[in-house]
Amino acid sequence: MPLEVAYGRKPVVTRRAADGTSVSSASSPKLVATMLEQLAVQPGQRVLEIGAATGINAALLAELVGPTGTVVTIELDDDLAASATESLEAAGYPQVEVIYGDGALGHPDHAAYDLIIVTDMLTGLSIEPRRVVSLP
Ligand SMILES: C[S@@+](CC[C@H](N)C(=O)[O-])C[C@H]1O[C@@H](n2cnc3c(N)ncnc32)[C@H](O)[C@@H]1O
Repeated sequence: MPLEVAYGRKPVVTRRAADGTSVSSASSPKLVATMLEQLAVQPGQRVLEIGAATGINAALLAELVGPTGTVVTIELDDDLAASATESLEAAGYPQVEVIYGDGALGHPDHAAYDLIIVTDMLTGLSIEPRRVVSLP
């Protein structure tokens, strides 16, 4: 993909359903930056992301938590989970744990988390958050 598209102003749709509906995308860089700013990640923290998609946000999270932190990312689509794993390894982030599954259930095996970021619309989250930040 051309870099000007990947780093442009719009989300990049990476997967469509048979009827053409978008089912996965890389969020726009501005949205990603805003979400990460609001999340205020600190080095050493344990972060759970729900919605791995391309894996780019998980890679940014890995940079922010640094070598003493942990990033776990969950993806509902098995093909996308596999490609996120490959991309993260190829980009030098093999430490990011990509889980294929429903993020609404969380991932207790790696709990507890300092922060949880949800990058898609999600209802019925089974985790009880202490503080919720949502974008307008
Ligand atoms: C906007 S994309 C996320 C962008 C992603 N963070 C990135 O860096 O490319 C939303 C993703 O969330 C996934 N998703 C939706 N519901 C989910 C759920 N309940 N559990 C896990 N992943 C989910 C979708 O399959 C889709 O790939």
